[in-house]
Order: sequence, then C-alpha cells, then structure tokens
Amino acid sequence: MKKYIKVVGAVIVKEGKILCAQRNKNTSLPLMWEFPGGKIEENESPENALKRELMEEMQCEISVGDKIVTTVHEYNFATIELTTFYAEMLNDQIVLEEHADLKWLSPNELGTIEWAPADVEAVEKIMKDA
Ligand SMILES: Nc1nc2c([nH]c(=O)n2[C@H]2C[C@H](O)[C@@H](COP(=O)(O)OP(=O)(O)OP(=O)(O)O)O2)c(=O)[nH]1
Repeated sequence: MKKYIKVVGAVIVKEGKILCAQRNKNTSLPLMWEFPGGKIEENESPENALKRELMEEMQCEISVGDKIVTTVHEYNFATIELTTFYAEMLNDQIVLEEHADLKWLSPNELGTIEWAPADVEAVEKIMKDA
C-alpha cells in the first residue's frame, strides 16, 4: 500500500495577501506552489507541526488560527492528507531555507500559479471564502 502522510499547510495572510511558496526543483512536485508546512511527526499536534515547520523552512514565527479544510490526494509516490490553517506572522521575517521562491497574492490571484494538486481544493475554498 502507498504511504499515507499527514501534512499541514499554513495560509499566512498579511494585509489581505496570502503567502505562496514554490517548491524546490530537486524535490517531489518540483517548482509547484504550495502552502509552507510539512509532515506531522508522531505525537505532534497539527498546530505544533505547523509552527515547527515554519520555523525550520522560513525562520518564521506564526500563530495558528482557524482550520480551513482537510483534503486527501493520491499522488504516485504517496497519499497526502493535507490540512490547511489560517496563520499570522509574529516576527516580520522570512528566510528561504528550502523554497525556490515566494509570492504574496490576493485571493483572486491564486489561480495564476501552478499549485500542487493536493492544494487545489483548499485554494478554491480560500478564493470562495474571501
Ligand atoms: N508543505 C506542504 N506540502 C505539500 C502541500 N501540498 C502537497 O501536496 N504537499 C506534499 C509535498 C510533500 O510530498 C509533502 C510534504 O512534505 P514535506 O514538506 O516534508 O516535503 P519534502 O519536500 O521535504 O518531502 P519529500 O516529498 O521531498 O520527501 O506533502 C502543501 O501545500 N504544503
């Protein structure tokens, strides 16, 4: 059976814009756009996983807000369960440790970049709720 991986993603909103992060070219889903975050470790809450990942990936301290949606997507390499949360930055710093690029987009611009397939449902919900 394929690996079933629980992943969290942060939808960081600042001045009405949403932080979008481009995956590196050397990883799975190369150069696709995602919400910063990553895999939940054993015995870790989704909120703590998100805070840890944002610190590791971007040296960014966040507070985690409301959950947006949980979706399941089957890739050829794994089944990914992605839960997205709204989040706010607490320090005004982003250091790109892992991603190729960043963009701040307003909700109605989110359709202009190529999202990882697992994110499409969350992106549509964010655009609809905005
Ligand atoms: N962080 C994050 N990961 C996502 C999103 N959408 C999506 O399909 N993923 C996938 C990519 C990865 O396979 C997995 C997250 O793991 P990770 O953030 O630890 O990614 P990684 O590149 O280190 O993992 P790997 O697959 O290269 O081993 O979930 C998203 O919006 N945010």
